[in-house]
Amino acid sequence: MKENVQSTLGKFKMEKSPYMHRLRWHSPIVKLTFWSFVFLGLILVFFFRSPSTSSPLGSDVSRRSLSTNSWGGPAWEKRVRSSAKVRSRNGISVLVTGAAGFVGTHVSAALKRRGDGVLGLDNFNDYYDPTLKRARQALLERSGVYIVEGDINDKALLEKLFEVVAFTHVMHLAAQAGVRYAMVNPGSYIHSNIAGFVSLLEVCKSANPQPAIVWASSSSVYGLNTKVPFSEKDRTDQPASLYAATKKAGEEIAHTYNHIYGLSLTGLRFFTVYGPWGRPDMAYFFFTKDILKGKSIQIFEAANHGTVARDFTYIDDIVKGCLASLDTAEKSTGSGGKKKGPAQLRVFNLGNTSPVPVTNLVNILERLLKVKAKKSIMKLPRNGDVQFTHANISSARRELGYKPSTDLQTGLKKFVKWYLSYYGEGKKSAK
Ligand SMILES: O=C(O)[C@H]1O[C@H](OP(=O)(O)OP(=O)(O)OC[C@H]2O[C@@H](n3ccc(=O)[nH]c3=O)[C@H](O)[C@@H]2O)[C@H](O)[C@@H](O)[C@H]1O
Repeated sequence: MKENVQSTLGKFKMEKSPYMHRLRWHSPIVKLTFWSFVFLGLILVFFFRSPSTSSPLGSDVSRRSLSTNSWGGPAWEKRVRSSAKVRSRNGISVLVTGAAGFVGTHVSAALKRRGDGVLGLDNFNDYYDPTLKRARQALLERSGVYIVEGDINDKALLEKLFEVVAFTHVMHLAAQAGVRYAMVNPGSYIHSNIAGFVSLLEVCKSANPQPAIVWASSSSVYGLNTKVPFSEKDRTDQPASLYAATKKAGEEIAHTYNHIYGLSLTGLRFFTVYGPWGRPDMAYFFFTKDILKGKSIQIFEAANHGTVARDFTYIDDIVKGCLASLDTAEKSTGSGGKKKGPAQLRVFNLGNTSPVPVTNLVNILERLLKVKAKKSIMKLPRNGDVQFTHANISSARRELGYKPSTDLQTGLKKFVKWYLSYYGEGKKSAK
């Protein structure tokens, strides 16, 4: 066989076409054909090497995504259906994006506990330690929640999910979080918080029936606003970080999709959410890690020794706010990409209403950990941080029955207990 191939090639090489003499390089036809092939080749190379997300930031983002993106097939569809199956009377069927994230895990577990159908979606990127995300995934798996591995920018995947399940609701929590990281990787904020959100809304608007959407905005949209406590009616046109700007953009985008397509949209402005299974990039989390390791921590202070404070909000209170938002969300009014009438559009602050100085947060941690922190005081860096946050929650209280009930001391006690059991003696160490 090998011989045959070789001899054929040899034979072909040896043979000369009768036209060979006439078709020389300097002939215009040969030149034209040659350059046409080169041009076509370049187009093909460009086409196949472009990331499918067609984002100018695609390569950076795909480096961070550890997703295998394998989906589809009868067994996969069966798993998706089973996870999204409603098991209680009047239950809802929810697609939770960012389900392996901190808030996403807690919300998914709570929905599943009360018999709702829940399907997770997460790209498992490495913004922070993905093993923590995998541990959350394992936790959800045990309660019957399946997390599909994929990106919200993958429109084909989203369409497939809506083809397999007629979701009544979407809890959209997938996002690039963190205020300070926006100066390190600005592109990831555009990719997830803007392009990803639009990709999701595009699919939701065409879905039949259209789902109602509840999504995570942020307290950071208040930016340089100095009027306290922050009310939903206050100005939000002075973001202090790109993160805040992308969340603010999300609120405007939500308005557009509500206006044009009749999508029911509720944005939740979360105020510094903390608790067990939290995010390692947040101060309360890495302060705990560093205090235990005997490493120095930096505490920010504003000009003239001004106090920096946050309206820290415990995860269980946030979960209640999320579920109440889903339960009070009205149906979207459009179908097949066409608006049929006005639809609900809401924004709520979900905070704790009692700001605590960061120095107090550290004092509480010292007491709970029984270790004295090595502290250095630093001027609040000009990298997106604001001096304080304070939520006015009267609107959420009135419309959602939202009533936060966990103070920082109580919430941190639960966090530290979890932290020590998760990272404690002989177990994994926080990265
Ligand atoms: O409400 C939100 O919408 C946002 O909340 C969270 O942002 P922040 O409120 O900034 O939380 P976080 O970083 O934990 O800093 C806490 C405090 O510690 C101070 N801080 C921070 C770091 C440090 O080294 N020293 C320090 O004093 C710092 O100045 C601050 O006062 C989410 O991360 C964000 O994704 C978004 O959801």
